[in-house]
Amino acid sequence: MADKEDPKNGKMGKGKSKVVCGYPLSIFFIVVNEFCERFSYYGMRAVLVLYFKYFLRWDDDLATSIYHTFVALCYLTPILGAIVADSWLGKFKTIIYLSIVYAVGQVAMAVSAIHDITDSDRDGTPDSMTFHIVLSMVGLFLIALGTGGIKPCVAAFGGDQFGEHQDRQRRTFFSVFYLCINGGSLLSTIITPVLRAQECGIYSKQKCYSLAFGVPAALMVVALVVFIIGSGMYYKAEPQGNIMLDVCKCIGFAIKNRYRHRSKQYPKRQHWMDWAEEKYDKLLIAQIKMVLKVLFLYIPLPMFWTLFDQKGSRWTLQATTMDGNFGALVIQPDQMQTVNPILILTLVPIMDSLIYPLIKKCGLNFTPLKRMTVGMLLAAIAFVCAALVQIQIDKTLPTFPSTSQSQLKLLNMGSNSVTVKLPGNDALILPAAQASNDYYMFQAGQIDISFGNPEMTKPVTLGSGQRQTLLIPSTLSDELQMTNDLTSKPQEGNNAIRFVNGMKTAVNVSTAAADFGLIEPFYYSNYSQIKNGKATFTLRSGSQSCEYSTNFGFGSSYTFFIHSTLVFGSNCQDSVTAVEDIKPNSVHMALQIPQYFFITAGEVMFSVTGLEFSYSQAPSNMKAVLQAGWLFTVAIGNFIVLIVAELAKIPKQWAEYVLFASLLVAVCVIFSIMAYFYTYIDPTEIEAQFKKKINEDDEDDKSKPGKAEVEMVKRDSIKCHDEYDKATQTKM
Ligand SMILES: N[C@@H](Cc1ccccc1)C(=O)N[C@@H](Cc1ccccc1)C(=O)O
Repeated sequence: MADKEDPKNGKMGKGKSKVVCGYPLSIFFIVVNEFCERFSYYGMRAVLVLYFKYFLRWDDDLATSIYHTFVALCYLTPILGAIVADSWLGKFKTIIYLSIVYAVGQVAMAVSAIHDITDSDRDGTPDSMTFHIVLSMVGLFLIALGTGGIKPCVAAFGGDQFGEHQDRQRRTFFSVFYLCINGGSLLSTIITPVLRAQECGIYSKQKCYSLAFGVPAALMVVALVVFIIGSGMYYKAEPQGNIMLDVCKCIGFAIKNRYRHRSKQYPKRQHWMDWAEEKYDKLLIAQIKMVLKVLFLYIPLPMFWTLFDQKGSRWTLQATTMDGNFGALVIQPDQMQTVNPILILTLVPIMDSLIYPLIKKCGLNFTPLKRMTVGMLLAAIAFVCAALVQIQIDKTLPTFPSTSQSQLKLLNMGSNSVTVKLPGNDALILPAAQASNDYYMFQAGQIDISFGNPEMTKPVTLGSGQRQTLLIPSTLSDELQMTNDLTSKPQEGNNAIRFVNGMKTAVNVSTAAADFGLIEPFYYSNYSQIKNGKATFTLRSGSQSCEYSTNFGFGSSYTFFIHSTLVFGSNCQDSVTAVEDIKPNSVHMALQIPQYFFITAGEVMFSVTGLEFSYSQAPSNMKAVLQAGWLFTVAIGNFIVLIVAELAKIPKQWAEYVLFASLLVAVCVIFSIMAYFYTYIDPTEIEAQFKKKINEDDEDDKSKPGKAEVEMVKRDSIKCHDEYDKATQTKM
């Protein structure tokens, strides 16, 4: 293995790769592979829930739980991939085989989304949904196995390409690796939703999920091909037997042996793992100590991911209650997530070329563990920002009735004004075709309402916890109609729209996005969800029609009242009154940018550093295992989100954000104490010293057969500890 620059062939690092600007060329294939793989993964994920909902026709609950199960599985399978790589196939072969599994999974997803396959009656809907469900579940399982399995291997394999004296280049590699992840994910999260929106099909045209899954599948094949092209240049570390089994047996033996020798008559050993010395190789024991030390340090880390992963859920929900109009650009709530990869692409180079060198120039030793601690604090600040934004949003939200209350709005459907008296309120004059400005609050139950001249009184029952609109007919002696209105903001930043027909004839109302159906005279339609922007409604009665256009923001609810005076064939713009039931969102989505900035700055300091730290502190035969340990912290973090959200049940969202921020600060304090006592190691140096010693011992054994073994074990043990200690000098 050539480890230093070879002047004859200009090679540096461990592989057979040429060196470009001090970096092995093989790295190029690895980062391109990562770019394509992450494009494939995030692209497929971006449309997955919609596929479940609109193609497989699952309800929201099933769609989201299968989605989260899939994501959790993707972070659990790295353990499998790492064990296979470090114990059996080696990283190179594991990446190749699991990438094939992954690509097959992506192709299965693309095929499962072709509706024509089972659409024998050609009506545009699959006839055998079971076929599509089974194929897509098999596809998702293979993808989870593939993406999770290769994840710890690719990062560690990249790290392997660098020689002992290329620490700086290896650190830069992990930054570039992270940039590629985010470049790929950014592009795909923008592109695949556009592909999905296309219409495609053989017999009938439908939303093109097969294309939205097909392009990620193609990118995964490209990732595999690129990786294979680089094959001749890689340094491929050989797996060293079933290392995980050896590790487990060795730990088991140490515990048993310690227990057997628990009495005071046996001298103490420096480390509990030293109780395995009677049976196991000292090198293996030293390697296990290295891994255990790092894994112990990982214990508090899931809390970071608990906060980090909420930007995809809670923060997106927060964005649905905000205004995404950026002038020429209108941002949908879920698109706000792309701020993260965009910021990564700018912050990683800034940190690496400006901030870190500047900190170094100031004489500060900004070690990896210090960076990770600062990263955690930044994530906590991000959540404080999220809480402040939430407080602003809460101020603009309507007050909905509690379970014992009821709210009532009045809408005069007649062409004359009407005087209405509500209990506890002054008489109100409602002009023709107008609604009261706001809802009146009552205790739920029955109230008497008086209106008209001569005055007539009618009893009205108000449902508990409900918002209702009383439709006052043009002929006051006619029956009163009550509608049930929304008692929460419409979902996903959409606008909830309905029509009330004040005409004597039935009217059909539709837009490109929704059909309100035929609305009977003096009656109302159901709510339909309309996206922000301009919407044009076509009002039709028999062969006659007219159009009504209006602009929508985000998260509003309107009742459109069609006047009795409307004349079809003419402009109906003035014959429809828009009654605002829920105001559009008014807090701008730009206010989320600070929280995205802090969480992303935290991610750069925590995640990029952690990736490199996990590599540099792992013994040579357990690099992938420690990467998998790192990814396992992500999986645990995801579970904590579910547990805390379920247990805490905090009614105020801003308070939940503050709780998460405080928990992270507390965990951060614990982590910094643990980090203070952590001593950085150079695994390569330790391993080299052990190997040298084992060779020397072999020589000794040959010359002095039959010497007192126990004495030697003791002596070796002390010597090895000294060597281990020498190589572990740097503190946090
Ligand atoms: N910043 C994320 C990528 C991302 C892209 C689009 C929306 C949100 C996030 C990133 O770099 N992810 C890395 C590292 C990671 C982070 C969290 C959990 C596991 C791994 C990745 O490898 O995907």
